[in-house]
Amino acid sequence: MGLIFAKLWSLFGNQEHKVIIVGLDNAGKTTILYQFLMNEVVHTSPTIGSNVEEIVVKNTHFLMWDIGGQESLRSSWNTYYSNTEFIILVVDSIDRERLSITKEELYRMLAHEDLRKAAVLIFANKQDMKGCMTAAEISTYLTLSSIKDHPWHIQSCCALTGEGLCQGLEWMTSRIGVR
Ligand SMILES: Nc1nc2c(ncn2[C@@H]2O[C@H](COP(=O)(O)OP(=O)(O)OP(=O)(O)O)[C@@H](O)[C@H]2O)c(=O)[nH]1
Ligand SMILES: [Mg+2]
Repeated sequence: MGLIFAKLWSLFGNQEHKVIIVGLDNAGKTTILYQFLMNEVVHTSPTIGSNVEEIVVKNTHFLMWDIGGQESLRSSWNTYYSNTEFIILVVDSIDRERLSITKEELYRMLAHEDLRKAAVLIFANKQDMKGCMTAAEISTYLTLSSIKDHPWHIQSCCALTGEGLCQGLEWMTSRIGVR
Protein backbone atom coordinates (compact mmCIF):
# COMPACT_ATOMS: atom_id res chain seq x y z
CA MET A 1 0.00 0.00 0.00
CA GLY A 2 2.78 2.39 1.01
CA LEU A 3 4.66 1.65 -2.19
CA ILE A 4 1.60 2.27 -4.36
CA PHE A 5 1.02 5.54 -2.59
CA ALA A 6 4.67 6.54 -3.08
CA LYS A 7 4.41 5.72 -6.80
CA LEU A 8 1.21 7.71 -7.22
CA TRP A 9 2.75 10.56 -5.27
CA SER A 10 5.75 10.67 -7.59
CA LEU A 11 3.49 10.39 -10.67
CA PHE A 12 1.67 13.53 -9.65
CA GLY A 13 4.97 15.29 -9.21
CA ASN A 14 4.55 16.05 -5.54
CA GLN A 15 7.61 14.15 -4.49
CA GLU A 16 10.23 16.25 -2.73
CA HIS A 17 13.62 16.59 -4.39
CA LYS A 18 16.54 17.23 -2.09
CA VAL A 19 18.91 20.02 -3.06
CA ILE A 20 22.05 21.20 -1.30
CA ILE A 21 23.33 24.73 -1.90
CA VAL A 22 27.07 24.85 -1.37
CA GLY A 23 29.97 27.14 -2.15
CA LEU A 24 32.48 29.26 -0.30
CA ASP A 25 31.43 31.79 2.32
CA ASN A 26 30.12 35.07 0.87
CA ALA A 27 29.23 33.45 -2.48
CA GLY A 28 25.55 34.40 -2.14
CA LYS A 29 23.93 31.06 -1.23
CA THR A 30 21.54 32.38 1.40
CA THR A 31 20.64 35.37 -0.78
CA ILE A 32 19.76 32.95 -3.60
CA LEU A 33 17.68 30.68 -1.32
CA TYR A 34 15.51 33.58 -0.15
CA GLN A 35 15.22 35.00 -3.67
CA PHE A 36 13.79 31.61 -4.65
CA LEU A 37 11.41 31.67 -1.70
CA MET A 38 10.26 35.28 -1.58
CA ASN A 39 11.51 37.03 -4.72
CA GLU A 40 13.33 39.56 -2.63
CA VAL A 41 16.78 40.30 -1.23
CA VAL A 42 17.06 39.58 2.46
CA HIS A 43 19.72 40.88 4.76
CA THR A 44 22.07 37.98 5.48
CA SER A 45 24.82 37.21 7.93
CA PRO A 46 27.25 34.31 7.52
CA THR A 47 25.36 31.03 7.89
CA ILE A 48 26.40 28.86 10.79
CA GLY A 49 24.91 25.42 10.16
CA SER A 50 22.18 25.62 7.53
CA ASN A 51 18.86 27.03 6.40
CA VAL A 52 16.23 24.79 4.85
CA GLU A 53 13.20 25.83 2.79
CA GLU A 54 10.73 24.17 0.49
CA ILE A 55 10.63 25.78 -2.95
CA VAL A 56 7.84 24.83 -5.35
CA VAL A 57 8.39 25.36 -9.07
CA LYS A 58 5.56 24.37 -11.42
CA ASN A 59 4.30 21.65 -9.10
CA THR A 60 7.83 20.37 -8.45
CA HIS A 61 8.82 20.45 -4.80
CA PHE A 62 12.44 21.06 -3.89
CA LEU A 63 13.73 20.81 -0.35
CA MET A 64 16.70 23.15 -0.39
CA TRP A 65 19.44 23.06 2.21
CA ASP A 66 21.62 26.18 2.22
CA ILE A 67 24.82 25.23 4.02
CA GLY A 68 27.32 27.62 5.60
CA GLY A 69 30.47 27.92 3.48
CA GLN A 70 33.09 29.14 5.95
CA GLU A 71 36.26 27.07 5.97
CA SER A 72 35.60 25.55 9.39
CA LEU A 73 32.14 24.39 8.23
CA ARG A 74 33.13 22.75 4.94
CA SER A 75 34.25 19.50 6.52
CA SER A 76 30.68 18.93 7.71
CA TRP A 77 29.05 19.48 4.28
CA ASN A 78 29.11 15.70 3.84
CA THR A 79 26.59 15.24 6.65
CA TYR A 80 23.99 16.73 4.27
CA TYR A 81 24.79 14.55 1.24
CA SER A 82 22.54 11.50 1.61
CA ASN A 83 19.62 11.39 -0.88
CA THR A 84 20.72 14.60 -2.59
CA GLU A 85 19.43 14.90 -6.16
CA PHE A 86 20.85 18.31 -6.98
CA ILE A 87 23.92 20.21 -5.91
CA ILE A 88 23.73 23.96 -6.46
CA LEU A 89 27.30 25.26 -6.35
CA VAL A 90 27.35 29.02 -5.97
CA VAL A 91 30.46 30.83 -7.17
CA ASP A 92 31.30 34.46 -6.38
CA SER A 93 32.36 35.49 -9.89
CA ILE A 94 34.54 38.34 -8.61
CA ASP A 95 36.51 36.12 -6.23
CA ARG A 96 39.28 34.99 -8.59
CA GLU A 97 41.71 34.16 -5.78
CA ARG A 98 39.53 31.48 -4.26
CA LEU A 99 38.23 29.79 -7.41
CA SER A 100 40.89 27.10 -6.95
CA ILE A 101 39.41 26.28 -3.53
CA THR A 102 35.93 26.04 -5.09
CA LYS A 103 37.38 23.67 -7.67
CA GLU A 104 38.88 21.44 -4.98
CA GLU A 105 35.56 21.37 -3.11
CA LEU A 106 33.63 20.60 -6.31
CA TYR A 107 35.76 17.58 -7.22
CA ARG A 108 35.77 16.35 -3.62
CA MET A 109 31.96 16.39 -3.69
CA LEU A 110 31.73 14.68 -7.07
CA ALA A 111 33.90 11.84 -5.79
CA HIS A 112 31.67 11.27 -2.77
CA GLU A 113 29.64 8.07 -2.84
CA ASP A 114 26.48 9.74 -1.50
CA LEU A 115 26.48 12.25 -4.38
CA ARG A 116 27.10 9.84 -7.23
CA LYS A 117 23.58 10.33 -8.63
CA ALA A 118 23.42 14.08 -8.08
CA ALA A 119 23.19 16.62 -10.90
CA VAL A 120 25.16 19.85 -10.50
CA LEU A 121 23.97 23.37 -11.21
CA ILE A 122 26.72 25.97 -10.99
CA PHE A 123 25.61 29.54 -10.46
CA ALA A 124 28.18 32.12 -11.57
CA ASN A 125 26.80 34.71 -9.15
CA LYS A 126 27.46 38.45 -8.72
CA GLN A 127 27.44 39.16 -12.44
CA ASP A 128 26.63 42.78 -11.55
CA MET A 129 30.18 43.28 -10.25
CA LYS A 130 32.55 45.12 -12.56
CA GLY A 131 35.39 42.93 -13.76
CA CYS A 132 33.77 39.67 -12.72
CA MET A 133 34.54 36.40 -14.45
CA THR A 134 32.02 35.21 -17.04
CA ALA A 135 30.31 31.84 -16.77
CA ALA A 136 32.48 30.66 -19.68
CA GLU A 137 35.70 31.62 -17.84
CA ILE A 138 34.52 29.88 -14.68
CA SER A 139 33.52 26.82 -16.69
CA THR A 140 36.98 26.62 -18.24
CA TYR A 141 38.75 27.12 -14.93
CA LEU A 142 36.64 24.45 -13.24
CA THR A 143 37.15 22.15 -16.29
CA LEU A 144 33.45 21.39 -16.28
CA SER A 145 33.62 19.73 -19.70
CA SER A 146 35.68 16.94 -18.09
CA ILE A 147 32.74 15.96 -15.85
CA LYS A 148 31.20 12.93 -17.50
CA ASP A 149 29.62 11.08 -14.59
CA HIS A 150 27.28 13.82 -13.37
CA PRO A 151 24.89 15.99 -15.39
CA TRP A 152 25.96 19.61 -14.96
CA HIS A 153 24.94 23.06 -16.10
CA ILE A 154 26.42 26.51 -15.50
CA GLN A 155 24.23 29.59 -15.30
CA SER A 156 25.29 33.20 -14.78
CA CYS A 157 23.17 35.12 -12.29
CA CYS A 158 22.82 38.05 -9.98
CA ALA A 159 21.12 37.16 -6.71
CA LEU A 160 20.43 40.83 -5.96
CA THR A 161 18.20 41.30 -9.02
CA GLY A 162 17.22 37.65 -9.41
CA GLU A 163 18.51 37.59 -12.98
CA GLY A 164 19.39 34.07 -14.14
CA LEU A 165 17.91 32.27 -11.13
CA CYS A 166 14.75 31.07 -12.92
CA GLN A 167 16.80 29.66 -15.78
CA GLY A 168 18.78 27.64 -13.25
CA LEU A 169 15.60 26.27 -11.68
CA GLU A 170 14.22 25.46 -15.12
CA TRP A 171 17.29 23.35 -15.86
CA MET A 172 16.72 21.48 -12.59
CA THR A 173 13.05 20.79 -13.33
CA SER A 174 14.00 19.65 -16.84
CA ARG A 175 16.30 17.01 -15.30
CA ILE A 176 13.55 15.45 -13.20
CA GLY A 177 12.36 12.22 -14.70
CA VAL A 178 15.43 11.99 -16.95
CA ARG A 179 17.15 9.54 -14.64
N1 LIG B 1 26.88 42.54 -5.70
C1 LIG B 1 26.30 41.39 -5.36
N2 LIG B 1 26.29 41.01 -4.08
C2 LIG B 1 25.68 39.84 -3.77
C3 LIG B 1 25.07 39.02 -4.75
N3 LIG B 1 24.58 37.93 -4.13
C4 LIG B 1 24.88 38.06 -2.83
N4 LIG B 1 25.53 39.21 -2.60
C5 LIG B 1 26.03 39.72 -1.32
O1 LIG B 1 27.08 38.87 -0.87
C6 LIG B 1 27.09 38.82 0.57
C7 LIG B 1 27.08 37.39 1.03
O2 LIG B 1 25.84 36.80 0.69
P1 LIG B 1 25.26 35.52 1.45
O3 LIG B 1 24.06 35.09 0.71
O4 LIG B 1 25.13 35.77 2.90
O5 LIG B 1 26.47 34.49 1.22
P2 LIG B 1 26.57 32.97 1.66
O6 LIG B 1 27.10 32.24 0.48
O7 LIG B 1 25.28 32.49 2.19
O8 LIG B 1 27.69 32.98 2.79
P3 LIG B 1 27.90 31.96 4.04
O9 LIG B 1 26.59 31.82 4.73
O10 LIG B 1 28.95 32.58 4.91
O11 LIG B 1 28.40 30.68 3.46
C8 LIG B 1 25.87 39.63 1.03
O12 LIG B 1 26.30 40.93 1.37
C9 LIG B 1 24.98 39.66 -0.21
O13 LIG B 1 24.12 40.79 -0.27
C10 LIG B 1 25.09 39.46 -6.12
O14 LIG B 1 24.60 38.82 -7.06
N5 LIG B 1 25.72 40.65 -6.36
MG1 LIG C 1 24.69 31.83 4.05
